[in-house]
This record gives sequence, C-alpha cells and structure tokens, in this order.
Amino acid sequence: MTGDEAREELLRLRSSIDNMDSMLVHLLAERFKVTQRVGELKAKHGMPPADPDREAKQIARLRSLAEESQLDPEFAEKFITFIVREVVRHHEHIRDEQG
Ligand SMILES: C=C(O[C@@H]1C=C(C(=O)O)C=C[C@H]1O)C(=O)O
Repeated sequence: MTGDEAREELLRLRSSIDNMDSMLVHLLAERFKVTQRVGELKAKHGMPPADPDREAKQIARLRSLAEESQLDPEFAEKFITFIVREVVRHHEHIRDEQG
C-alpha cells in the first residue's frame, strides 16, 4: 500500500468511526430520555433512585454479551457502570427537586 492509499483508507475508516460515534450519541440520548421517565416515576412513588439488584443483572448480561462479541468484558462493565452512575445522579436530583 502506498502512502496515498494508506491516507485514503484512514479517511474511510474514520468516516465509519464518525458514523458509529453518531449512533452512540443518539442511542445514549434515547436511553437518557427513558431513564428520565423512570426517575420521575420513582420519585413520584417513593422508590429509591438506585436498584443494585437490577444493576448487577445488567452488568452480568452485558459482560456475557461482550464476551460473545469479542469486546473486553471489563470495559463493558466500566462503560455501563459509568452510565448508570450518571442516571442515578439524575434520579437523586429529580427526587430532591420533588421533595
Ligand atoms: C433506570 C433505572 O434506575 C437506575 C439506573 C439504571 C440504568 O441506568 O440502567 C439501572 C438501575 C437503577 O440503579 C431502573 O431502576 O431501571
């Protein structure tokens, strides 16, 4: 492969990365819209913001999916834990605003 061909291939690969990053942002936006509704429901009915049993099941499920997909399960766990931590923070905020 020549230098020019390598640069063209890099641009093609980056274009694919950009598309996937866009999908990730759209998916996350949709997920946060749903978790916002969960937070409002929980606050209204006095349910706690976090549900550790549910989180443990999600982590186990995503670790298994990651293994099947040749993605590092440690990374999958860190990723979902990071997102869930932010969701729980939002839920605490919604609860505190309603109180
Ligand atoms: C969304 C919920 O609230 C919290 C956030 C979760 C998530 O982001 O998936 C999972 C469990 C809860 O700690 C829920 O209980 O389903």
